[in-house]
Amino acid sequence: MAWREVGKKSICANLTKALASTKSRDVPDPLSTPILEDALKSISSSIKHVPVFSASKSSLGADKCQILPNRPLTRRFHASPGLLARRRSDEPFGLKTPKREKYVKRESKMQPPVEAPYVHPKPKRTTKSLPDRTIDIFEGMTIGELAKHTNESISTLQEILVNVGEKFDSEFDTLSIDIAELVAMETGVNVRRLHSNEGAEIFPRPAVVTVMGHVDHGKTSLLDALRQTSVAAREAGGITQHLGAFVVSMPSGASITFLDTPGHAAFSAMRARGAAVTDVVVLVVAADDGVMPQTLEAMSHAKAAKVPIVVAINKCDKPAADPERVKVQLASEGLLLEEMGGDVQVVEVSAVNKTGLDNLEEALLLQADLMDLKARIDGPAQAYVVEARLDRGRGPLATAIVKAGTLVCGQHVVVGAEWGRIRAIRDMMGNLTDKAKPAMPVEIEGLRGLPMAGDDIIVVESEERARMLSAGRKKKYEKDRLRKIDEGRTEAPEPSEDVPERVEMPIIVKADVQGTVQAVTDALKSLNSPQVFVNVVHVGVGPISQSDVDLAQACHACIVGFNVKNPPTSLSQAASRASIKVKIHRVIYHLLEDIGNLIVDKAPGTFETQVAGEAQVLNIFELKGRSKSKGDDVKIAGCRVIDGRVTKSSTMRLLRSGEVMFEGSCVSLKREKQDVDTVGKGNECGLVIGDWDDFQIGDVIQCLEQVNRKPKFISSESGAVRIEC
Ligand SMILES: Nc1nc2c(ncn2[C@@H]2O[C@H](COP(=O)(O)OP(=O)(O)OP(=O)(O)O)[C@@H](O)[C@H]2O)c(=O)[nH]1
Repeated sequence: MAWREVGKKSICANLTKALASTKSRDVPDPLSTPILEDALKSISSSIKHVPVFSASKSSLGADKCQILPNRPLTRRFHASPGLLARRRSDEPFGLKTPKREKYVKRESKMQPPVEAPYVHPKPKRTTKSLPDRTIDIFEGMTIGELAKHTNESISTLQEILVNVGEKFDSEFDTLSIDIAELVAMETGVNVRRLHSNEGAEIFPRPAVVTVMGHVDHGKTSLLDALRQTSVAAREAGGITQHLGAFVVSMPSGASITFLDTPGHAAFSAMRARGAAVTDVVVLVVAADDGVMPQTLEAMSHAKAAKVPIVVAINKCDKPAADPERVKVQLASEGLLLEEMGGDVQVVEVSAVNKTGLDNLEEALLLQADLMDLKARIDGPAQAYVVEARLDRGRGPLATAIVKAGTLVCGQHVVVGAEWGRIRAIRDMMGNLTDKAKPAMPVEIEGLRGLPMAGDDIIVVESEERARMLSAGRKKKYEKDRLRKIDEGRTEAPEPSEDVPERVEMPIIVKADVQGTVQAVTDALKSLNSPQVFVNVVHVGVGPISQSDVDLAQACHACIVGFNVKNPPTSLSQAASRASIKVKIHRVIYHLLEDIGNLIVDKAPGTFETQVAGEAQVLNIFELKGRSKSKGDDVKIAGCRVIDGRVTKSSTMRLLRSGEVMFEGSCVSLKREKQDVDTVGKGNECGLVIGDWDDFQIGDVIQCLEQVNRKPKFISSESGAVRIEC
């Protein structure tokens, strides 16, 4: 039984605790009976109710044991040597009366068989408990409305409300949106906060533009050209690895906020989040390369987020450039280009020669105009985190884009599951400002913890409210996380003879910024395969620390550092002493390849029978009365190895006219009267196999070997990776 199963299923919290403390003392997993015994013994002095542990003498040490629902004890069970005996409150302790014998008999009938393996029950799902259900909440909704949305009774919500310190009079009482969220999360559902602009004045705002496209099609170069900087040259390995945001001001006075999203497949998740705050997507397609897999992926992201596209055909300076071909390709992928009667604008540019940039800006402004982008400026801000990082001196910093309202210095905010009071706001030039208006990318300081890219920022009325909401969200996220791990395990394919048991590969991920942590984690999870379960046990921003090494040691994890410094020598030595693999990379391809190879090594593989060699029977010899077992004559096949090699320890298969006549072990393999282990191609040998003596000239004897076929790490040109079993 795995200790986690005991922990999860534990009918008694004390038992879980006892097991947890035993676990830290290097407990084997699966648990053996003596370890469960120890845990039960250690709690026996402190509780009245203990789980009933069912094991028989015969099953001791066999690991297959069962914990039954707990029952009260007047006296605690006692352990006879090596065996836990069970007692119940109604059972006279220590009496060997007929009643007791009868009782024991009756009870033993009730018990499930001791050898029955422990089966983790699949979690029951009802519509009500569906964890992925999302409901809409809004300021001023009534308790009755919330009950309807959550499918819970008024009395259940009443209980939750009392727990969070809110008054309850009737189901017509209205709730603030924060309290509605807290209560809804307690019932297990996800929430979408609806904000009403009713009564608020709305004003035009700049467009937020995301640049997407296939790897190397020139996204960074294009943005560089637009802002006259040179990020491309600074990127490790030439790949953009995390989100950035900046504003380009046009000579007309208008401005566009650009999100610089990366192009590699590993960052799809970040890109998806980018699209969520984006008004327009610039789809960059290289004029010489044309439409590629990630061009299509970017189109899907934009479509899913209902964001219009402006196409930038880049690298038009190249001799091999063929913008017309690109247009035809895009049209055949369903993009309705303006010049073909649709509404998608296409601009031909060259990031290197800086040509066509004015047209691109004009196209973007026109698109923004068509969309009539407006936002409420007054009132509390709604914003999204584009990127988050930890600064030594300033603490957690979040790059954010305000969607509506105004973010003001000093406000209390909840950001994803974190909270804080905004201490400072900086614009993209690094200048301090006291407020941020819609479409303005800013960096905020003052959060207590590091949020995640894509998190929403909401303004709340007080520190107390911020703390409460943050705690509620953390609790909900943790529940969801554990449920997902649980589902991952239950959904793992059942081991069978052909498919080996799935092994686990625990990994700790550390990276420079939150967005990258998520991207690397998602990319690593894409390496999950039926043979190896990639379990990201811990993630964090910042350098690899002693506590990462300690955790890795405790759960036999390997540590992956992305864009972080090499750990100090003392830490590397500690990791290597504990046989912990530490992999530091700055380029995602290299990281995935490295971990992919580790996974391949760790995979149990599947055993396959392979023909290692073939020999043809040229002659048949008979040795009189030489068979040890039967005292009969022995038939020897005089053969020539015609392919590969024949090995004595292997299984032999005899084929006649292509039909299998016999399969068995090799009894003797001789070459020029000498016993040998192997005979190679072109050589002659004498073979005796199993009980077979009916050789015929022309028979073919195959030498069969069991080979362990490991999965393969596959990486496609687009950067997508997988493990193929
Ligand atoms: N000739 C030519 N080369 C270009 C142009 N734009 C980009 N390149 C080159 O194409 C290569 C890739 O450019 P990047 O800007 O890094 O491409 P990217 O799409 O941002 O790449 P990822 O971040 O890896 O997705 C670089 O060598 C650029 O110099 C262009 O307009 N003309």
